Amino acid sequence: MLGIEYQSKRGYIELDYFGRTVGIKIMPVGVHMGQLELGLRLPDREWRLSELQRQFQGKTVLLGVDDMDIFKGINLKLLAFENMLRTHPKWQGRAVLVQIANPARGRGKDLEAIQAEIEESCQRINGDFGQSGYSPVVFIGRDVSSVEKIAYYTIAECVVVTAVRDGMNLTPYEYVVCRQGAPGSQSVSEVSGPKKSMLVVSEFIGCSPSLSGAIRVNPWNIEATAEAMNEAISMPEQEKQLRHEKHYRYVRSHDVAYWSKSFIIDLERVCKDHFKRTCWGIGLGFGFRVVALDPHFTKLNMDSIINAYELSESRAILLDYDGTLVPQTSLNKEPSPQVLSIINTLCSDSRNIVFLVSGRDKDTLGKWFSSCPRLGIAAEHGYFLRWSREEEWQTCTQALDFGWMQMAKPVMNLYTEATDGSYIEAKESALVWHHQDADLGFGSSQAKEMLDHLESVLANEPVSVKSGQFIVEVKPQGISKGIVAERILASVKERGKQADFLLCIGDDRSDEDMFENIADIIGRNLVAPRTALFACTVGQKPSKAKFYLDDTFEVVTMLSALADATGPELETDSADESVAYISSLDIGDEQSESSDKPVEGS
Ligand SMILES: O=P(O)(O)OC[C@H]1O[C@H](O[C@H]2O[C@H](CO)[C@@H](O)[C@H](O)[C@H]2O)[C@H](O)[C@@H](O)[C@@H]1O
Repeated sequence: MLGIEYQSKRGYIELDYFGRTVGIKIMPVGVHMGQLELGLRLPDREWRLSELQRQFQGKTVLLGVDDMDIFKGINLKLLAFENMLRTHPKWQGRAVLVQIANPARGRGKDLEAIQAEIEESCQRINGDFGQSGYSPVVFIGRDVSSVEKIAYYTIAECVVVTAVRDGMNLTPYEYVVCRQGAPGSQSVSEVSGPKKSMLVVSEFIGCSPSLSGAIRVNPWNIEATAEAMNEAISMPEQEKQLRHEKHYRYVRSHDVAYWSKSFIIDLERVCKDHFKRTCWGIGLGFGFRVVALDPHFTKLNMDSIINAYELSESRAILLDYDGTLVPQTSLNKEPSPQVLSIINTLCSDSRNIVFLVSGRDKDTLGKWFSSCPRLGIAAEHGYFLRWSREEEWQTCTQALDFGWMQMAKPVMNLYTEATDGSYIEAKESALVWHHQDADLGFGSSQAKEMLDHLESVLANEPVSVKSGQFIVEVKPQGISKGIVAERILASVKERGKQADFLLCIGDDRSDEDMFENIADIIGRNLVAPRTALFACTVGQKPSKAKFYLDDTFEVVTMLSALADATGPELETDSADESVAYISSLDIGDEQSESSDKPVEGS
């Protein structure tokens, strides 16, 4: 839906737009039954009805009620009526088209041209087919009172709507109610016998799908509309009656009161969480957005995190890379010497487990962080994992089938060819389409289109298709930063040292998986009961994280403060031992069962 992630609920669509839930549903509005039935009981309507019955005695009336504007297709209706009289001469002298046209509300050349065409058509049809006492077209171009309109609806055998563009258009509904008459009415001029009504409606009007008994037409097709008019008025009486009953049941039960009640129920459901959020205007110019944030979403306080860090005995620090340790806009993507030094200081404390949790490939991360021997790395969103530089890379799941790559690649190729500056990155477990160097607007609209395309092509494959910072990525299901974060914490727990300090920081969509999975981690016993939990996103935006920092500069400043609060470096041997022990626990169960030696704390 417009490239925004959405969920299809039963019968409607729900999407998350900058923290606000937007519900999308087709909700056709109805008529005000009470008001119409009141009109049907007015004495004025009585005499107007008898007058019209006299005027059109022996005639079959087709009725049009439209505003005079360029979209209502009034002239198309006249042309179709003319065609019907010509191709079905039995209606000459018998069928009358009464066209009520509410005076135009606007002005302009187009409108004048349409009015001239309508006038010409009326004159021609009446000239060609009129006889004494019979004008095939009765054109009423003045304001018509509700009572008079009700009277016309009551005598009409069929209502014809040929708008080429319109909103809901309630004319057919009003007609059906008027043909039914007021319940319990003793009106003398009421149409006697079983109630009937017929509808010829344009497929381009909002009420068309709800009127299953109407004859639907494309109003531009004059011949087909003429045939539909003939079919409508020639139909056996019983069929007209059945169609009318069906329509009346629907129109009566789906009136405006029903619509407003269901609208309010839906509105309340969609907005139920809005009251729990605070709205902020963020950004400038075209980048301005109203963003709804959880009121508990606060800036990460430096003193609090340092304090918690100092008080803790076992710390897990999970760091995203792009957009967290290096700015997304930076041309040089490699980590700065400052970042490498901070990471090494954090890793030097045996109370700390520090992990890079990134979507990047293992070779790039391995090379960039080769000077950080004790850093753990989860590459490709956790598909690959290693606990230290000296460890082997391990894959986190059983062998996967990558046959889907043969399906995804050709789709990505299509968009790459059509989008200058874009390219495909083939990782071992995933395919990524990058558009950072493409035109900003075109690149992102192509990305939205491709996301939909890939989702439908890969609907039956075991993959997830996600967008990120200037990327669209297809990766195996069951591989996510959230899952690997849990695995890391479970391994730490297995050595009998549950983390009591957890910092999890990232900026992107994939990092939200991490925040989501750690939200209830205390309840699931993966960390100590009183763990100081710091889930932090980069940038003030809707997030599952409770904290935010503004940019990578603030992230590095915060990590540097933690590094300053870090205790003295461990003896190399003991640190290596600790890392080696944990790594033996990390993946397979057989390995963890054979480990029984507790790890020395600081
Ligand atoms: O999980 P992260 O550490 O945030 O990594 C996510 C993606 O990083 C890389 O893409 C990013 O850098 C590209 C330039 O080097 C840039 O074009 C793109 O917009 C960034 O998202 C990496 O190439 C992807 O595979 C990772 O998924």
